[in-house]
This record gives sequence, C-alpha cells and structure tokens, in this order.
Amino acid sequence: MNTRHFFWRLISYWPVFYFANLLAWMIIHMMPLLPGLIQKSFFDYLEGSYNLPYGVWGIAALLVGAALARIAVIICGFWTDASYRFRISALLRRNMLSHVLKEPGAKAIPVSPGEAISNFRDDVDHTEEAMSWSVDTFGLVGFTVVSSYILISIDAQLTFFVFVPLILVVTAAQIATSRVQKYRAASRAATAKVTSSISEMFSNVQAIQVAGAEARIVRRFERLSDARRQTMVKDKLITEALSSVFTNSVNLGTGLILVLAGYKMRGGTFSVGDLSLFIYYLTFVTQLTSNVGNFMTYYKQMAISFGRMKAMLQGAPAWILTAPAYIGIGKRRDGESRGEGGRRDEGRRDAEQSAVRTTAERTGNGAGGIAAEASADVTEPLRELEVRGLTYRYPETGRGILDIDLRLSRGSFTVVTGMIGSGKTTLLRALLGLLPAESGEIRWNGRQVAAPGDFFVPPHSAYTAQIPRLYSDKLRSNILLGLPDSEGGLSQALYAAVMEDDVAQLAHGLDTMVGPRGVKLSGGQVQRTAAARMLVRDAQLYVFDDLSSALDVETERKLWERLFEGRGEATCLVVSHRKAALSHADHIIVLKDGTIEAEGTAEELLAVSESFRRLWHGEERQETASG
Ligand SMILES: Nc1ncnc2c1ncn2[C@@H]1O[C@H](COP(=O)(O)OP(=O)(O)OP(=O)(O)O)[C@@H](O)[C@H]1O
Repeated sequence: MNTRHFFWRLISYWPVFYFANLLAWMIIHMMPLLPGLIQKSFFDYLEGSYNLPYGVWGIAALLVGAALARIAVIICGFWTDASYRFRISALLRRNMLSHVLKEPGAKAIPVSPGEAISNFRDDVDHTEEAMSWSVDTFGLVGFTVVSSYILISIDAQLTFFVFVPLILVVTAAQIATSRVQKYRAASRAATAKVTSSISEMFSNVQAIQVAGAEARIVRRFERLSDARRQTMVKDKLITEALSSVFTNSVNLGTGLILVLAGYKMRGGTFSVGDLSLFIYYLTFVTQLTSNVGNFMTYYKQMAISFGRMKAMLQGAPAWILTAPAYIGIGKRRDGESRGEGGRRDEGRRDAEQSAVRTTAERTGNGAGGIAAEASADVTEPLRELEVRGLTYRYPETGRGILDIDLRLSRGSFTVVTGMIGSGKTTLLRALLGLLPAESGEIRWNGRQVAAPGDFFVPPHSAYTAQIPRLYSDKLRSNILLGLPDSEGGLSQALYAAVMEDDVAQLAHGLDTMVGPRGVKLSGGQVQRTAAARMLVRDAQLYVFDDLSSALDVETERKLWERLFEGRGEATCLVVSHRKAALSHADHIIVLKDGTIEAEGTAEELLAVSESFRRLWHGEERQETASG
C-alpha cells in the first residue's frame, strides 16, 4: 500500500465525516466572497455609480448577517474536523497498539520505547494534519476559482499583474519551507547529540576521571555544541526570512494594487469599489497559496510517518493500520473488530486468531509454524504439555534452538540446563510465544496451542524472566500488579520467594517505592520480587528463567525447597545449573548449541554427559573458591 492508498483508505473508512468536513470547510472558505461584494457595492454607492436597494443600513445588516453565518459554519466546521481527526487518529493508534500487543513479547516493537512513543504520537498527528488540511485546500481552491472569475471580469490585466507574481512569491517561499524541514531536522539531531553527550558525561563521571579523559570529553562537547550552534542559526535565519515573506506578501500586493489601480482610476476605468474588492480578496488568495503549501508539506510528512508506522508492524501488511475496528464511539458497525471492552473470552479468541494470522503472515508460512486449526481448551487443567520440533533462530546471528522436543506431565519439575549461550532462555521464550517459533508444535493435553503468546499467561502459566522488569511504584504493587490480595496470598508468595526478611528490613516494608526499574533494590531482591509476582498468581505451569545470576547458592536453595513444599500440583519448568534445582528435578534437559545433548535424572546424566558433569562440579568449584 502506498501513501495515496493509505490516504484514500482513511477517507473511505468514514466517508460521511470526511465529506461533511469537506463541505463545511468549502463553505467556510468560500463565504468571504460575499462580504467582498457587499463592500464593493457600498463604495460604489458612495461614489454614486451604484444604487443601493436597501440603503446603508441594509449593507450593515448584510455584513453582520454574513459574519454571523460564517461564525456558525466555522463552529460546525470545528465539530466535523475534530470528529473526523479524532476518529482517524484513534483508529490508527488502536490498530498499531493492538498489533504490537499481539507480537511475541521480544519482538513487540522494533525501536526503542521512546521512539515508539513518538511513532504513536507524532506520526499519527502528522497523518491527522494532512487529512485535515486536505479539506481546506479544496475550499480555498473553490474561493480562488470564483474570486478569479469575478476579478478577471472587472479587470483581467490588473488581476494578472498583481496575483500571478504574488502567487509565485508565496509558492517559492512555500517550497523553501519544505527545505527548512531539512535544517530543522539537522538542528534537532544536533540538539539530541548535545543532550545525550551531557547524559553520558553524568552517567560516566567515574570512568572519565579514572581515564583522565576530562579535557577530551570537554573538547568533544564543545565540538558538538558548536555544530549545534551552526545548524540552529541556519534554521532560525531561514525560518524568520520566510515568515517575513509570508507576513509582508499581503502588504506588497496591496502596494502593487494601489500603484496600478491609481493609473486606472485616473482613466475612469476602475472604481473605488473595485479597489476594495481587489484588496479584500488579496488576503484570501495569499492564504490559499500558503495553505496548499501547508497541505503539501503535511502530505510529505505523512508519507514519512506512514513508512514509520509500517515499520512498527514489522513486516505485517500495512492495511492493518486502517483495518475496520471499533474505537469506542457510537454503535459498532459491520466488520468492525471487537475492542478491549468486548467479552473476555471472545476478545481472547479474536486475539488468538489474529496472532496466528500475523505470525503466519510475518513468516510467510501460512500453513506451517505454530499456526493451528484447533486451539487448546482454555479451561482444561494441565495433564501434559508436549513440545515437538520447536525451532527459533535469531535472524541477526542464526543462533537459537533447533528441533527441540520436550514433555512435561502434571506436577513434574523439569530443569533445563547447559553452558552459557546454549539456548536455554531462547527455548523458554519460544515455548511461551515470546519469540515467534519458525516451526514446531505445542500441545496442551494433546490439543494444539494456536497462539502461545496469548495462551501462556495466568491461569495457564506464569513466568519469571532472567532479567525481570519492575515499575517505579510500591513493592506491593509490583508484586500484585492489580491483583487483589486475597487470603494472604501475598505473604505466602513472599515467603516462597524468600523475600520476607528483606521486606521486614525495608524502611516502609511492602510500601517501599522501588524506584525506576527497581533501582532501590539489589539484583537479587529484584529477581525475588519477580518470583513473588509469579507465585502470587495461581497457575498450572510455573516457568523460571535462570535465577542464579543474582542469587547466592544458599538463597536459591531455600527458594527451591520452599517451592517444593508449597507448590502442590503445579508443574515447573526451570532454567538452572544449581544443584539445589538439579537434584530435585524429575527430569533434566541438557542443551548444547541449541539442541538437546542429553536428558534424564541427575544421576543418569552424571554418568553419560560431560557438559552436565562440568556444570555439576562447576558449582562445587565456585563454592570452594568463595569459601
Ligand atoms: N537477541 C539476540 N539476537 C541474536 N542472537 C541472540 C540473541 N539472544 C541470544 N542470542 C544467541 O542465541 C544463542 C542462545 O542464547 P540464549 O540466551 O538462549 O542462551 P542461554 O543458554 O540462555 O545463555 P545464558 O546462560 O547466558 O542465559 C546464543 O548463541 C546467543 O548468542
């Protein structure tokens, strides 16, 4: 889909609103034709060349009437404009967000969160502006056609000599304005470099001092500031020069009309009324030229914004942006997909189906991959989870996991282990749908899971990532995440996650604010907070990625023991290389280079797997070294 199609789809989605808006703004822009003619007849009356049928008061009443009518239409125009703008921006944001939420977690956005926020805000705003300015352009073109006809019929020569140069000047200035965008972008980029250099300096004070690099860093900062000064001066100079062209173009045009009209009036071929009409229409024609230019600029910006919004879809078709969807206003129309307000189970089914579609579309593999005909029953408790041939390779490195099979039965404790980079995290993330599997099959009680990303959430499963994310909020809110603390579930989860002593030592206990990303907690506390967040939720399958990176051996041992005491029938899938986990495991899977090297119990693996022996004895060596 190109920008024109995109533009057209946005018009045709709500044609009634667009054309109502177009009509309103055509009337608004064409209405000034009338006061110009009334004014002309007034001056012609003063000159004695025209007889007013209703006298001076009649003229005054007409002028007031025309002004009031225009005010009324402008109010309608604002309503139609706001209604249309809001609808298209809501649709674009809704569709983009809905797609992002359906993407596997690790692939949700292709840019940094800051850039994504600016995509959602600025790119949608640019599209909205282009759509809105298009109706003004039609209105002003209508005004120009009619006013040109009137002016040419009064004096074709004067019309030509005044309006043509004026339109040329304003058009040239407008073209230059789009050039200014380049200078504006350069000055913004230079400002961003200066700002990030300041932030780097603040965050690396120690490193700079240790390396004795103060003078070099200051010189670099000076260079960046100097580059910024130069781009800013260019940007400001051109912007101000152009703005003075726009502001003065009407004055220049008026001067030109006065000079030329003076000659003609002396010859008696031009009346004072004609002069007033020329001057009156001049402002509007100048406005038209600059508005057409504005529309062109916004249209170009929209093309760039459209490209960026498409990039957010990561290869999914662009029609998703303008796909019919209910945005929460008025009645749902035929073909509009259900929003978040829909019934939970239906919404979930929608999400599963769309996720299947987008995964298949993205991989270009409609029939293969995880896409499935039947989805698992959402209410059925886990008896057995089976994974067959699961494969995911990172496009950047070609590494990942290849053809993994595994089987978890109810209440079992399975540990995935292996050397650094062997594919443990990738296996968990591909299984949970946080990475889009290239091929493979996941079956929950024998039924295929259509969209793992939507399925593997509580009450089916809960997950603690290797590097968990906390919010800048209270510790309690970070664990509960909106869940009511019923029947002491929170204290049980804190105990199971070996957090109870830490909470007791914190000045405000569970009400302690943890700071952005939990910076006020230690790495181990962050990881155990995330484990408590997982354990406070009822789930049939608990999935832990490696906790050992921030937990000492003893704390991790306690955590596994407590988990064994209290987990009841829950099934666990755990990445770990600690003995506390390995020795409790019903089944261990040893990964090497993304494939299963060996599997079995700890005893069996000690006998057959060299990698396993190294992992097992590695901990002993660590303990000896630290002891
Ligand atoms: N985002 C990524 N992009 C490209 N390659 C990646 C990415 N993440 C991991 N890999 C590669 O995929 C392979 C498996 O990585 P993975 O993180 O699954 O290993 P792991 O066994 O969990 O390692 P660790 O013990 O360090 O957590 C590694 O070779 C790694 O270099």
